[in-house]
Amino acid sequence: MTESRRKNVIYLGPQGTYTHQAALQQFDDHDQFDLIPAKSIPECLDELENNPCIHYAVIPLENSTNGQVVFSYDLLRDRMLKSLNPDTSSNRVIPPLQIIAEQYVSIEHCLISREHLTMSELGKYKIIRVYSHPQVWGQVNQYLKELQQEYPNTTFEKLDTSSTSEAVIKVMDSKTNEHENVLNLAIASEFAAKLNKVNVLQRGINDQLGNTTRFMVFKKRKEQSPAMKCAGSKVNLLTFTTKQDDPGALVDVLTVLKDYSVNMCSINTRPFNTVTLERKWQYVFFLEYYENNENIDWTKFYQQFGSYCLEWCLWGTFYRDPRYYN
Ligand SMILES: O=C(O)C(=O)Cc1ccccc1
Repeated sequence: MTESRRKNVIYLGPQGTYTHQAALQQFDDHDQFDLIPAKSIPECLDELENNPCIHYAVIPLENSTNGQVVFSYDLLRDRMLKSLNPDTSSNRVIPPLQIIAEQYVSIEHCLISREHLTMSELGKYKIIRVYSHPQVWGQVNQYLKELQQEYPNTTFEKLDTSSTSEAVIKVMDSKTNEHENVLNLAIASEFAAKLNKVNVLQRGINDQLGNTTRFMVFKKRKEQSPAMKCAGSKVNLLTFTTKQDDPGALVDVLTVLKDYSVNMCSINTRPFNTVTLERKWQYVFFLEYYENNENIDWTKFYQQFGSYCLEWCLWGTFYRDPRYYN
């Protein structure tokens, strides 16, 4: 493949993150795709939106144990509100980005140290700083509680990093301070530990084994979709706001799904609050539903659906990843 035909995929880096694994699952043809790490989730979508050299972005959306990755939900929320064009007569928002696929990655967290160390040695440290991505804390709550009970004379501190791989790098760069009795540890995947050649103290430390994270793949809306393995059900992800102070406004929107026999698979909300609106406590709804009923007149469906929304935005229609069912 010539250099110019190669495509660049940006993902939440550095290398070794769970998002990196999701990107590798989606873009497994190394002759066609270059994977580029970003420093944060917002940077992934900003770069895709503004940098002509970036063709796709992969970000985490939700976790089967502790739910929404709020940073990602809020990026979609803000883009729906930001791209609202007051000059258009339509209440449909068409953002410059589009979702084209989903990926599921099993999450198996490990406790990681820079040097070789065993669990029984943890008790000799006065302070143990544990670094990880904020999404991780809700997945290892019980584990960290038990660790604290096992080593009552050690204080465990949780410190946020922009990703799990960033936590590993933090631990690699920081010297264990024997003098002050401080030890730095990371929680990340075995993939991240191996890549950075650091020590895995303990594997499978999630409170719930079988934990999975769902990742979304974006492209620029104006670009063509890549050829993809397609099979099974199609899913839509749509965001909308309802009319305020209108009893039954949400019911009206959802009744359109019932009327058209559209099967909903998830509904979420995030608050929004813009300076131009005098009112706080407003919500954007995130709705997902299947598109397997061939008899539905989707044009009519969206006409009716949109008529009950204040604003709405269809982010994409994509195939359900088979890993969803595992
Ligand atoms: O930090 C990472 O490795 C990510 O990709 C984000 C994340 C964090 C925790 C679980 C799943 C994804």
